[in-house]
Amino acid sequence: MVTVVSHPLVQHKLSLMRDVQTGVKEFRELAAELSLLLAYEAMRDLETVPTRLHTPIEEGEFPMLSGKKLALVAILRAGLVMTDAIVQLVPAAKVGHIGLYRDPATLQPVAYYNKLPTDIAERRVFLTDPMLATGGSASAAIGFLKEAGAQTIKLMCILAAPEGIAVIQRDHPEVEIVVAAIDPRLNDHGYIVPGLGDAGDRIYGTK
Ligand SMILES: O=P(O)(O)OC[C@H]1O[C@H](OP(=O)(O)OP(=O)(O)O)[C@H](O)[C@@H]1O
Ligand SMILES: O=c1cc[nH]c(=O)[nH]1
Ligand SMILES: [Mg+2]
Repeated sequence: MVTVVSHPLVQHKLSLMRDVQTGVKEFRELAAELSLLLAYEAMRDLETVPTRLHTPIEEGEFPMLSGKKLALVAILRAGLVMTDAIVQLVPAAKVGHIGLYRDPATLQPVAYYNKLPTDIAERRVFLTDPMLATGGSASAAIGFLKEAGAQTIKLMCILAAPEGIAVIQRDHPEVEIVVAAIDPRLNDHGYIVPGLGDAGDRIYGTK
């Protein structure tokens, strides 16, 4: 399943991120703000349980989060800005990191780091990467999560290409994707068109 978050606030912030005039500081802030809005949608189906408590006025039963605990997992580098933002909403979540970069010649993901919560099998996992292009990186990361025992995984992205979505649906059909927009295509270098450029470089100012 793919959920495109078509809310005007999300679309406005995404357009600002696309703008080549947007500098590193603003780009990073926008990525963090958008991540919170995506998380609001991605976490819509979290379970709650009626919980008895006293307001200053009266006692009653009120919904509180229950069910499986959460894990946020970032695909390095760019996914880090998303988990750093989202953990503010769900401070009890554990955070994992999967280091991957895409070889510029082959477009294949190269893994260099993997540190996941040991109890990931008992947690709902939200995997973050701003860009889903060929889908190679996200598919490999989901493979690592499954090897570690993860059962319930949602993939949160800012921008996707149809090619990347098709790869996730082929390799991991049970994984839900939550994304702000799906652009029409990839160019010959595997960049999303019109896209927003290289997310990692724009977040960290490395180009
Ligand atoms: O869907 P794919 O074709 O695999 O491409 C997407 C990947 O490319 C980017 O990372 P990059 O390799 O630039 O590494 P970085 O985050 O360290 O900059 C992006 O953040 C994704 O991880
Ligand atoms: O358009 C793209 C494709 C892959 N990675 C990015 O950061 N941007
Ligand atoms: Mg990457």
